[in-house]
Parts: sequence; C-alpha cells; structure tokens
Amino acid sequence: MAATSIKSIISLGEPLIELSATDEGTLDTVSSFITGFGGDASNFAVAARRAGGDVSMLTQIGQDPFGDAFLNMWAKEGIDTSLVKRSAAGPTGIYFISRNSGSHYFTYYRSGSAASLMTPDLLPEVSIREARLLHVTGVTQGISDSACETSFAAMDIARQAGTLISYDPNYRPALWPMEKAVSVIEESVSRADIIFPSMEETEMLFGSIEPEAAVRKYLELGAGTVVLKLGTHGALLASGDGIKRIPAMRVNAVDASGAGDTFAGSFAAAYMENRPPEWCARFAVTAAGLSTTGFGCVTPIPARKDILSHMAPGPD
Ligand SMILES: O=C(O)C(=O)C[C@H](O)[C@H](O)CO
Repeated sequence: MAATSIKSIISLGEPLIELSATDEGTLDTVSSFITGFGGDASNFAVAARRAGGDVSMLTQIGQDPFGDAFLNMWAKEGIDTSLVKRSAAGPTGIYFISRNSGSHYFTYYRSGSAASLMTPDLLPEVSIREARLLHVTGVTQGISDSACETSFAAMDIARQAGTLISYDPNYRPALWPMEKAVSVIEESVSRADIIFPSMEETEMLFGSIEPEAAVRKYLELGAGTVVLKLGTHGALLASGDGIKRIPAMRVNAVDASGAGDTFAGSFAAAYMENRPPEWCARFAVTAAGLSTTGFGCVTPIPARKDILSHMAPGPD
C-alpha cells in the first residue's frame, strides 16, 4: 500500500524506536525488551491510517537503521512519507517503557535527535495548505525550542489556509519545565479546532479540577471541539451542543501506552469522513480500548473493521 501524494491528514512530530520491558520492574532490573515503534505523532498517524484515514507523516529522522525501519513501517501501513526528511546531524530517538503495578514509565534517549533539530524552514508549506487537517502535539513542542517554533509555524500556515488543526497536549514532565509547558499548551489550545487532552495531564497542568470544568476551561481558552480523554471512564465531548459523556469500552487492558494517540488518530480519521463528532468519539474510545489489550504502542492499534465490529451502538 505505498502512497505518494499528500494526504488529508498531516501528523507532525517525532517518531521514536520503542523498547518495551517484558517484565515488571525498573530498567536496572528487567532483562528483556520487545522492540517496537512509538512517538506520539507516529502512533497517531498509524491509528488514523488503520482507522481508514489518508495520512502523511511530517518529521525529520536520522540517517540510521532506526530511520530506515520507520520508513519501512510507514510504507507498509500505507502512510505517505514524502514529507519525511533525513538528517545526518542527529539520530532517530529511542525510548524504553518499564512497568510497575499497572503504570508505565518512559525513559527517553532523544536529546539532539534529528526530529529535535527540525526548524520552520523545513516545513512543506504547500502540502500543509492542501491538507484538510494538521495534527500537532505538546511532545513536539517539548523536545526543543526549534521544534516548538516549527509546530507554531505549521499551525500558522494551516490557520491561514483553512486547514483544520488538531492538538494533543501529551504533556510529558520529563521533557520541559511546567511553566513553559502551560503557556505553550494554552497558546496551542487557543489555535486548535479539535483538542484531545487527557484528564490526567489536565490535572498535572492546571491542578485539581472536575472533568466538566476542565472542558469549559479548554473552551474558554479558545478550542473549537474538546474531546477530554478520561481513560477507563471514556471521554467527554464538547462540540457546540453541550458536553456529552462517551462511555469507555470494557476490555482486559494490559498496557495503555499509546492509547491516547490511538484515540486521537481514530477520531481524526472518522472526522475526515464527516461523521458526527459523537460518532467519532464512540469510534475513538473503542479504538483506544482495543489498543490497550496488547503490549507496546503500535502493534495493538486496531484496524478499522475491528473498531467497527466492537463499537457500541449510539444515537447517531
Ligand atoms: O512520550 C513520548 O514522547 C512519546 O512520544 C513516546 C510514546 O510513544 C508516547 O508517549 C505514547 O503516547
């Protein structure tokens, strides 16, 4: 399924090779890892593609075997790679996932990575203008100042062209100081047409707050549609006609890594089909739920037919 032309969805951000511990414990105690693919923007791209979307990845990767592996994986998935640049100045980043008592922890080796060296002049202006949706994340903004500037420049181009902007704060405290994160995330929310914050990160960023109050806060900041991810409690959706609760799918979860990206990617793919927002949200909670039934970020992302066959009936 090789793809060559610019797609309706462009996902901007850093792919990371993932080494996921097979046993519980800290990194100094575990001894084996499953290799896989991660990085929130790439997870989003795979989820959107498997959900039926047309997707281009926009990033910079190293001239190294991990960069080759990503190009192969994206091509196999049918994700367009014509906007992916390669740089000899930095490697493709990697991270480890360790687990303890149902929680997972990321340890990054991404400082100075090729993606962190992205600058606004690398942006494919025409492609962003022609796309229908640009997806941006807080991780991309946290990895370096130049990547952060690149994300805002991309949003500026999208805004001027009428390309929709979707935004996932994906706040990772290890990447950047809280104060800077709050101001960049608030500014990004104000520019976005659709946002996918999680309740967990919302509380980290803004302190204790009830879910409905959090949705209202994001609307006040200027977001168009707010889809607040509540993990095992589903999601809250605000898309112009009040706040609706979308129940979660019941699953035997083993690993929630990448579930939020799967949520956002599948929502975006459904949105591009002009489905009603509530349908998109039910589709997304189902996809995210299914993605937690396997280990790692990308391998368990479900295909469209599996999402549809597990989706709960709804009013739309
Ligand atoms: O945490 C990050 O920066 C990553 O992109 C790694 C993971 O793939 C991502 O967090 C999952 O959402």
